[in-house]
Amino acid sequence: MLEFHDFHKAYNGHTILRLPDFSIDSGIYWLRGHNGSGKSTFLQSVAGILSFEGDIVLDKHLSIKKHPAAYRNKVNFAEAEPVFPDFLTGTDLIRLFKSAKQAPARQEEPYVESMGMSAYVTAPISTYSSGMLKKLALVLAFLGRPGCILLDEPLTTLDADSLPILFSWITEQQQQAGTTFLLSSHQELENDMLPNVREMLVAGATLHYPA
Ligand SMILES: Nc1ncnc2c1ncn2[C@@H]1O[C@H](COP(=O)(O)OP(=O)(O)OP(=O)(O)O)[C@@H](O)[C@H]1O
Repeated sequence: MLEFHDFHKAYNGHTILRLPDFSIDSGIYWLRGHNGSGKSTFLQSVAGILSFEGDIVLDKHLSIKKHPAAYRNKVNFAEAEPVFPDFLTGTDLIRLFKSAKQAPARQEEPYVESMGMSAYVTAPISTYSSGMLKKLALVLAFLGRPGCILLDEPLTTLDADSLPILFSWITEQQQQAGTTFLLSSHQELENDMLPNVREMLVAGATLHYPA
């Protein structure tokens, strides 16, 4: 569960999002909104990458402002267009993230295998296509024991065969660990691909649950 208290994000004095008192129950949320409505700004704020006024509290006890390290340990984020040092390999980054997130041993293996990454994950990132890079960013977002996973435009550059695999990861993680997912996308979601997903609209500088 995520709670927002007097949340306000502005750029150069221009309000992008204002959430005086808002909460998101555990579940899977599909964030929709026009270009420039504030979806990425919202996700980056929740991830702790952008500064903002107010507070965000995860699972009733972890405040991003009062417990920044513990909060970030529980909130994982995959950016829309991931950028990683290109001299590192996927395996290097997985090792780094596992260490930072205190991930269980071999946690990445089913993800790497199911997404067909085994043949290239040991190669330098400079050799990856955009879809291969996207898959790596998604694997990294599942490492550790996250209470919340934020995926900005997770579907872009993924091939059609990879979508059901990603959706099965999301469904299993939500059911087994109760992890909350916030996904942003321009694409229409076919309901049967991701059961129990709820839509959320970013519009008018705030969030809405559609009626
Ligand atoms: N670093 C920045 N400085 C100033 N304004 C910014 C900055 N980043 C984003 N904005 C503005 O904030 C608003 C929200 O941008 P944001 O990227 O969050 O939208 P979005 O909903 O993710 O858009 P898209 O669907 O096009 O990816 C836009 O008006 C944008 O111009």
